[in-house]
Amino acid sequence: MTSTSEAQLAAAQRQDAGAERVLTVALLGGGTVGSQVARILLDDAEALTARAGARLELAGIAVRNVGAPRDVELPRELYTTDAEGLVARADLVIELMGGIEPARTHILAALRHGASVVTGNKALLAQDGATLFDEADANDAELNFEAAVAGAIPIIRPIRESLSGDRITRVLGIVNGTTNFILDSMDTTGAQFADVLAEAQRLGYAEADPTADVEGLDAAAKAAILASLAFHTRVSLDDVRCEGITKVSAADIAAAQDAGMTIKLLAIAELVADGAHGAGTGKGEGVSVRVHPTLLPRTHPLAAVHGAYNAVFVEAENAGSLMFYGAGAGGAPTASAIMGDVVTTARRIVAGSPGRAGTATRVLPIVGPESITTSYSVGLEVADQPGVLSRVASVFAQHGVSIETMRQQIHGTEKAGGAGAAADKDPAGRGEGASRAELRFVTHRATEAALAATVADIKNLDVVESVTSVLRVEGV
Ligand SMILES: NC(=O)C1=CN([C@@H]2O[C@H](COP(=O)(O)OP(=O)(O)OC[C@H]3O[C@@H](n4cnc5c(N)ncnc54)[C@H](O)[C@@H]3O)[C@@H](O)[C@H]2O)C=CC1
Ligand SMILES: N[C@@H](CC=O)C(=O)O
Ligand code: NA
Repeated sequence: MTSTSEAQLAAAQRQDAGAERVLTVALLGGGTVGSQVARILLDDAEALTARAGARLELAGIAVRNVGAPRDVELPRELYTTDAEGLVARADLVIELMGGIEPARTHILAALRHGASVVTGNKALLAQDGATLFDEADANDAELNFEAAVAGAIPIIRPIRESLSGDRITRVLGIVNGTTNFILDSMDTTGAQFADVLAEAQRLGYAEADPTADVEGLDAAAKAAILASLAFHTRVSLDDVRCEGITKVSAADIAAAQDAGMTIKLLAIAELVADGAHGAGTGKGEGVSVRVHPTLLPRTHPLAAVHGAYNAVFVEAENAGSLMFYGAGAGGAPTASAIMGDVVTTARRIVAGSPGRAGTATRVLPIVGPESITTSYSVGLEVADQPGVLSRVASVFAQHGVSIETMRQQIHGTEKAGGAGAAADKDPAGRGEGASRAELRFVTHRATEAALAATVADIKNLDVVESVTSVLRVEGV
């Protein structure tokens, strides 16, 4: 039997041994996030050593151009273009280059020689996560990626660990800071899309190619990662139905405001019934993952998420609804998530007990839009003449799409009504000389196919000049 003093001595010796241990850290990328990670590693070295149980020695920062001007002042001798050499001598690699290659090759090389990896690279994880997780597990190495989804917000670890004993049924959120910043500025200041995008780039929120942000691909990559973890399956970027914000116009935002709503880019991942068995039976379940601009009532909690902030709702069978909120992008906030992973990973290296990287335990089918119903908002420019409303309304009826509300605007005069008003009334209140009216319908839940068929037939009506927008609606 070991005496207390012997146990204390052994513990003190273990602590001493840990304190002396040095982990060589390779940082790949010294841009918006990488430079902040390097700053923290150097400035907080003592505190990090105490928390990690080992000294984290930054061996170098791999960049494209060693001489490029930088916002954060760091010792010049740390910079190198030899990423491969840096990886070869590292115990822990922090990948913040972004993109698929050469990031993928460097991560695999690190894992193959038993080094652990921390990354914020959602594009790579959503495209080829399975290969990386398998390699990590095969080599008893760690692969952590908290920064990859919703920046500083702890969301990966809560889903992977805290909720691993529950059954998550839905994840819904704002997971792209750039597009939220753009939509929010358009909503609050009436700013133009291009000006706001330039500001988001200047503030370090946007991806190197901001197309990934505005076309919804960055949010789609994050949605794929969240769905994979939440439902213990494998979802890749190709499985996500994705629509960005480039078609959202100032008129859409103004119309949303008039209706007491706002437009947000939402990522939605849910377990749904696939075929004969319902979700909840464990059989016949599928996964639907989608990203699209969405109309939300201004009273909805996600409507209050401003600027580059993100928020994620998780619905779980036993926990109920949980909401995670915080900074979704930017150098320092994202570096916080990276450093959390670095300390956790270092502790596990010191303890010699790496966790499992892959969490997929089953293969769930991806469910197509035919199984999903949503409410829609449909905007039309029509000729302002008797009978137009009833002709449009009858097309909705033909396709079984029920109208919840209708609003019309004629020369600045607005009238609102319920489904009955839409179906039964002519566009009363026409101003003298008015020749066109704008109609906005909100439907009850309908399938995408029914809605698409409705819109196609509406477009063919001779009284319809154009369909100005089709947006999904949540929270009504
Ligand atoms: N900026 C943000 O708010 C967030 C970024 N991320 C992710 O973090 C990663 C890094 O993002 P940022 O720091 O914003 O990017 P960045 O474009 O500011 O920096 C990239 C860095 O990697 C280096 N690099 C790129 N390709 C290289 C190559 N082939 N060889 C050597 N060096 C190379 C560049 O020289 C630069 O130092 C990306 O995966 C991004 O998606 C994740 C969450 C938030
Ligand atoms: N470009 C991304 C950065 C964080 O992931 C965003 O805008 O959210
Ligand atoms: Na995060």
